[in-house]
Amino acid sequence: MSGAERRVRHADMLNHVKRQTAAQWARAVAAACEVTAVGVEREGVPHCTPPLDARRCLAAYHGSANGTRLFALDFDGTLSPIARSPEDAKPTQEVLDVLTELCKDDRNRVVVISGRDQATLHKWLGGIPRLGLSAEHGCFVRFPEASDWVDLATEAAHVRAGSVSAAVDHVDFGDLDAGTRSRAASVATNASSSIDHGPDTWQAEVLAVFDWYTERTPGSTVEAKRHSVTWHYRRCDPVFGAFQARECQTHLKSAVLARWGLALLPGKKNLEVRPANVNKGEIVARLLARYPDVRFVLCAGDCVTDLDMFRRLRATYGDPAGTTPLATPADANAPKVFTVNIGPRTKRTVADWHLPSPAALGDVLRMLAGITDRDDDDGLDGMIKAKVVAADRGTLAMKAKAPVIVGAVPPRGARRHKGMEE
Ligand SMILES: O=P(O)(O)OC[C@H]1O[C@H](O[C@H]2O[C@H](CO)[C@@H](O)[C@H](O)[C@H]2O)[C@H](O)[C@@H](O)[C@@H]1O
Repeated sequence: MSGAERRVRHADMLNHVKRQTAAQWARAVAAACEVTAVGVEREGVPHCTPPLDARRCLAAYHGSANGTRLFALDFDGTLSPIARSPEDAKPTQEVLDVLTELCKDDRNRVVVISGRDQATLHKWLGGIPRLGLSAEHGCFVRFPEASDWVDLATEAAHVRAGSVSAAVDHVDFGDLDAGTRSRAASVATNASSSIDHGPDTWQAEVLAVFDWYTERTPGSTVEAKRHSVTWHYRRCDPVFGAFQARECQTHLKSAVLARWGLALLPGKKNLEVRPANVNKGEIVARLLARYPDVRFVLCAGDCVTDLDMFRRLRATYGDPAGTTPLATPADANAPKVFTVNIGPRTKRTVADWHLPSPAALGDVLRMLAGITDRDDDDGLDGMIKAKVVAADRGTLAMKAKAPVIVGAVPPRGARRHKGMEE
């Protein structure tokens, strides 16, 4: 190579090295990561929810002692781990102790907002002074200061019947064809008969469908409550149980739900039916209205029905774009709100944070209640991180060991239903 060519090549390389700095390289890598992340998100791979910042939560809790601090806590899968049978999920003494301690502070309002019926909540948690309870996914509530239950499902049914009959009163039936006229009449009759005869009217129909599937799905059971009914398939063959649940959903959707104004909630290996016009979010709304001086909220849940609580909090306190975590509001005087999904960090949720298990939530509650030493909050972050890592390892290990069901041939079309949770 001639000296002239060597000089030209050297100048080119020098030029390249000078322009392609380490900073430039880092920017390119970051941009590439961003593109990949957006692509992954678009392809529907779940995003990650960060673990609850326990220290920030503790600071917000202590910084809000001049107002009310609200705890809205789901029960199954949140305060108590999911068990094989509903009756096995009784709260531990540790859970009872921490709830008792939190309730002792008169600046706190603690409410367990559950899908369970009143009797179970009363039996398991009713002994804790000043603990609020809400049963059957928002159908009933007993406020922390009260001793009586309010039946919100019946209240809501009256409102529905009133508006249906008012709407029907305004219809000029002469303008309607015979089919529409008879459908309008049947909606009006159903709306008022669900009040005259109570939930038994629609429950009989839902129970008939659930019983049909129970007889044909070994291991499944029905849990009848006052205003709602649950069909459980946790103890069934997993593939067949999920398949039957999907069939059952289709059946209920086409034959029963709309006629009575009911909602179907696919829960954790269960299907729940309750009136459509009550939900856990409405309970949160009532609590916020009842305690206008609320300065701190910790709301935790693990299931699709808990999303109504998170959504209600975001609708009340969130920024219009819905991007800022509720714990860091733009207005410094706004309440600090922590919405926490209990479950894996990759689970799609509208909560701002996650904790991997009811045990991790227990750690946080004990810290807030002062049962765990405040000086331990570094330790607490460490404990949470360790639980997050252990949960992630568990999930990976489960994925690696894909279940092999010996001899089981899934029925045609049997696959995991999208909206259904473990
Ligand atoms: O709102 P929650 O407090 O989360 O209650 C939701 C339902 O939880 C119960 O069922 C679930 O938990 C059981 C115990 O861990 C488990 O065996 C079952 O498979 C789960 O679906 C409860 O039985 C229902 O009444 C609640 O509505």
